[in-house]
Amino acid sequence: MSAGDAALSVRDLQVHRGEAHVLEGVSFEVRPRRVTALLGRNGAGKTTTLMTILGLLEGSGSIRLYGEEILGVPTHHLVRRGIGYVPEDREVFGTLTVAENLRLAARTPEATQRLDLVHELFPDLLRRSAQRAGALSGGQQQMVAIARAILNPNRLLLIDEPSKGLAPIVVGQVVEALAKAASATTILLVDQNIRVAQRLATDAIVLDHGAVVFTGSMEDLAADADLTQRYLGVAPSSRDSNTIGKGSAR
Ligand SMILES: Nc1ncnc2c1ncn2[C@@H]1O[C@H](COP(=O)(O)OP(=O)(O)OP(=O)(O)O)[C@@H](O)[C@H]1O
Repeated sequence: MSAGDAALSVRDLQVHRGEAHVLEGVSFEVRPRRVTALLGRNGAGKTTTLMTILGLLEGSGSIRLYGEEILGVPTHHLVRRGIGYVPEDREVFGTLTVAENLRLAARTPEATQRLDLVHELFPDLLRRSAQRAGALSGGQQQMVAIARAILNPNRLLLIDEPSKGLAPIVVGQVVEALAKAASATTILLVDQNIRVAQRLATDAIVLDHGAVVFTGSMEDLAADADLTQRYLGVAPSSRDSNTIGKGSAR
């Protein structure tokens, strides 16, 4: 795939945070209509990468959205250009109903028309329209957050740790919701849970200490026990350990 065909093309991205040189020349591509997993141990630079794509951190290099340079473009412009974001902490409005949460997220008249699509994908949310979002379970709140993001016709959705802090049974529901979202858009997914990544992603990028150490298919990554052990601290097929290790690879 040439860089021009990519939904997102990141080239030689360098980011400093305080004294630290956090991203040291990160390059990767996200293919359209795919789920790409961005993996790596704690502190590898995943959130920094997402924040820089979103225009929340400064960096040098290049970030192209469907061929257009977006590095340095203010966040509110990026949102208008079709980048959606589901943050780690979900950020639903707890005192508002599910329906109100969705209505507030709609940026354009087109988004209002997409409510039907959202309700088709998430019938549970239609049933819970009148309930206060704050009274929903963590998994249901995550569904509201995902539904809000796909309500707008985003060209790229960045999703940060959607399974974090959720019980295994709820993670299953969130994976289902994300699979539905994936049918409607292109996704770059950060998750500490490699099983979640394996169930959703076709492509994978692994970061270690601010540098890319693997890009390729999720299948190839999962089959490489040495790589997953070295950079993720986990064997993907192991039954008792499915969360990326908290230690450092070095
Ligand atoms: N505000 C900050 N100021 C300085 N350094 C920071 C700041 N935030 C993060 N860092 C450093 O940047 C590096 C990358 O952090 P980042 O949060 O991007 O990693 P991550 O892969 O998302 O890990 P996690 O899974 O823990 O969120 C870490 O070494 C971290 O200590």
